[in-house]
Amino acid sequence: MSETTEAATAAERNTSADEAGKAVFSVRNLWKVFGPKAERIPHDESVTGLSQAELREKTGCTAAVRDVSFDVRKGEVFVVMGLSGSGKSTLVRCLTRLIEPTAGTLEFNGDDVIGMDKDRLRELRRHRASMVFQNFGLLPHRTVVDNVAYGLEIQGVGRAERRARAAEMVTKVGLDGLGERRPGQLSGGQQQRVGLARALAVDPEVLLFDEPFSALDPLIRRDMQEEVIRLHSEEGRTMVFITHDLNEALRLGDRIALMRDGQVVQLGTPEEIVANPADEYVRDFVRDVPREQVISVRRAMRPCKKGEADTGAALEPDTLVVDAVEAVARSGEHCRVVENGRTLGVVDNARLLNVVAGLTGEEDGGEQKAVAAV
Ligand SMILES: Nc1ncnc2c1ncn2[C@@H]1O[C@H](COP(=O)(O)OP(=O)(O)OP(=O)(O)O)[C@@H](O)[C@H]1O
Repeated sequence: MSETTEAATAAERNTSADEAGKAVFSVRNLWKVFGPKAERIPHDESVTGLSQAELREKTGCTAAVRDVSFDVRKGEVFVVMGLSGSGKSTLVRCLTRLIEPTAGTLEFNGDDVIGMDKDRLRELRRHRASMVFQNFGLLPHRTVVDNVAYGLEIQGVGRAERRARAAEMVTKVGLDGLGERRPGQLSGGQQQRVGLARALAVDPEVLLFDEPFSALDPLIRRDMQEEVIRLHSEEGRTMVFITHDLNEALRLGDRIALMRDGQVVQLGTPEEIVANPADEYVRDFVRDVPREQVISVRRAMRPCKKGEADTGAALEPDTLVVDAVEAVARSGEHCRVVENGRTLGVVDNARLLNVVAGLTGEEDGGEQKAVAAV
């Protein structure tokens, strides 16, 4: 099978038309409370509304995850973002019960995870939803190929097959020619790629990343982010990615769950979060984001005035404002936002500048009101 066909098949397997958008993980009213008599906290209304500090003072408990509900959809990169201590790691570890949830329901492809026995849980973690940790835990005395093959070895895959699959993954993450080296003979970024190849080799339906790149210097980090984006677009594999870095979240995420004190304060696409922060906290968080690099013309456009629907260059609705600025500047007039041959609206200089400035014009381009990030 050619490489392209293979990639297409993998993408189809992971996100065929009717599968895309289906929930892989379904999380409802999930709690993880640490401390004495933790299990009573989620059901005790006299304490569920308390702040973390008050809860700790009154009960000695920390609610690391508080009443969280969301779906991770098939084929998406779902980013869990928040400051240190907001509950990201606890939440993601709860998904495969590496940490035992205190209350709530949890399903993986419709299977009740809370009800799984040890064997089914092991199967879930090894084959269906594997975790890639920050410290990839490479085995120093094994070669790169044997490190990559390790997960397959645990699964009982025979030597010849696992080495062949491992070699394929080594190529896939761009480490051709380095397969016989030991981890100590690789740079930090290359070691991360080995960890990534090992996770991919077992071909899990979902990859869970716990801040895998936070120890890397910025250039290598960027490189690895691009690697994840490339692998994701080639394979369409579902990914859950923890980060405390907003830029990383915006770059990687199809959707972002923004956490604070154990709660998800906003869940949405990067564009939704930047354009429409749910509260002051989120607004503060996204204050410095260059809006033109996140917001699309679909959001920036205004209705056509007379005669405009037939003139001006056509842009796709997902075109970012930063790219539309160039198109408008070049033509010196408005551009149309066109979807399937239909003009949805137009963007012009004023409209695009509003986005950059964090302003939104009213329908007719008249009155303006401040939103977000100003
Ligand atoms: N085993 C534990 N016992 C008690 N409290 C814990 C335990 N594990 C985590 N916590 C608390 O739960 C809260 C959430 O921690 P968690 O590690 O999930 O946050 P995080 O957002 O992943 O942080 P970081 O970015 O620093 O890794 C914190 O207040 C933390 O102190």
